Amino acid sequence: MTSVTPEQTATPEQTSPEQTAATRQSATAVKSIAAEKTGARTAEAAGVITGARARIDALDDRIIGLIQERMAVSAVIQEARIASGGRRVNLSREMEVLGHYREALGKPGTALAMTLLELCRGRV
Ligand SMILES: O=C(O)C(=O)C[C@]1(C(=O)O)C=C[C@@H](O)C=C1
Repeated sequence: MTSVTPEQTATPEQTSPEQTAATRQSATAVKSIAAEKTGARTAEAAGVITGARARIDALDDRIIGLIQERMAVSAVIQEARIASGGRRVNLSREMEVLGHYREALGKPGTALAMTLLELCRGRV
């Protein structure tokens, strides 16, 4: 268990002016580091940004996991096709995939799908 020293439990009246100044200085330092890291101009905005960035990091981990799963499934298809005497690439299917992403995400969706296909089957 963490022990609490008498200094840590001091009321504002018991806190020395030096301690108060040091506390203010360190609070200012924490805020300026947060502002530097997030680009925010207020502590409140820095808090929102830090929390939302943690969610983005978690989402990115899931997206990367899904991409890796997609690559594995794609490899199963390509291996089956090649083993049967066919080609690695099936352009008509790739057009369907590109169209799917474009419908959902617009023009950048096409670029994203092209990157995914490149990851899944390498460059044509
Ligand atoms: O669906 C297929 O036939 C696949 O081989 C999968 C996939 C894909 O990753 O979506 C990969 C290569 C093909 O050129 C087309 C699509």
